[in-house]
Amino acid sequence: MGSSQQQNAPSAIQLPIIDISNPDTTVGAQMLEAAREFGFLYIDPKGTEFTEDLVVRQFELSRQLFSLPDSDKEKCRINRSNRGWTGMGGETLDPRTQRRGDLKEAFNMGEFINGRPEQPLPDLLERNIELLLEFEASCRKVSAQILDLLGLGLQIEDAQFFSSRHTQPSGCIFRLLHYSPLAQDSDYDPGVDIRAGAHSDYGSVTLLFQRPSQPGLEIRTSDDTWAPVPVFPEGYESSTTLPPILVNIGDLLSYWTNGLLKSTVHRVVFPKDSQSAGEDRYSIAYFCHPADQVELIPVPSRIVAEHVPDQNAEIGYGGGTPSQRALTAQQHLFKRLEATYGFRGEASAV
Ligand SMILES: O=C(O)CCC(=O)C(=O)O
Ligand SMILES: [Fe+2]
Repeated sequence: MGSSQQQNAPSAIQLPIIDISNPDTTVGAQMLEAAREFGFLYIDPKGTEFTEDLVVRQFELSRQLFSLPDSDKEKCRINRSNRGWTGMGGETLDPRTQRRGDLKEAFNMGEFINGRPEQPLPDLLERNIELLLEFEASCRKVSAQILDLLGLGLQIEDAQFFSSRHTQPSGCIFRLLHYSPLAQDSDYDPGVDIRAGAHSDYGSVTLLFQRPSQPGLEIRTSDDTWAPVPVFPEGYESSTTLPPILVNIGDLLSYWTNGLLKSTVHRVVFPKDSQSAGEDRYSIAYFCHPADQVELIPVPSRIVAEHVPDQNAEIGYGGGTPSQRALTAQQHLFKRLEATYGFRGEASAV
């Protein structure tokens, strides 16, 4: 790793880096601690199926996809099931404060059934379905390992309490993202406009893959300031140039634990210097969701039962955050999608 990657801005947050290759109670306790304190942590890819080669190939495919003319991507425009392509400015993650949409485009794939997502795909993705499947399956596996470690940390008697409730159908989304460069003559103002507005994620856990020289993610800290999250955390040692996987807790795990686990608000900003603001940012997110009909009642854990929720704290942030808790995973997702895209809250065929 080059030294520039280690020189983080002074306000960058230090999040734990967790190795999940030996998933014992100590690692479970570390995972719980990070999820309670920050709602964010890094996973060392060496304990996972994510090799540098796999991640690089997936990012290259993503780059090729977003290089296609919009008219090609348009054919797979996002549908009411939250699958497909959304163009630049098509999504507004923080409708209360943003004056215009996020300067990003994204391609969402729903859960894979019999080796593929159930939705129309551009030919480029059809031709690379094996790669997509490998990446998605690895995301699913890591997410289940994280959920089991959180269960271990919470001392839930059924060690697979969370992961066994992550069956299909669900709102899981494997998402490719592209943030375009800010052209000199753009009428976007990096002081006001944003690459991805402030929000919390809607599901249980999110995995985020980033590229070495494309920072931008910030999290809202407990003292109400924005802290950059470096792509490479300080002290991260690796024999490859593969960044660690950034993991965050979503609203549903926060509901499930009565607010004990934090669904932390985050956003993506333009780099401060104009030169890097003129560069693309690519990221890949895997939003893991429990089965649609899972009820979001607090899990059977002594630690959760003993937690006294802060009466003023609301779970989740961004469009569609309900004033009252949602009953099921699916109800929560519909509310949030309705607010960010203006979808009506109903399931529909792909
Ligand atoms: O692209 C990123 O770095 C973060 C994206 C994100 O937070 C989201 O899509 O929920
Ligand atoms: Fe997010």
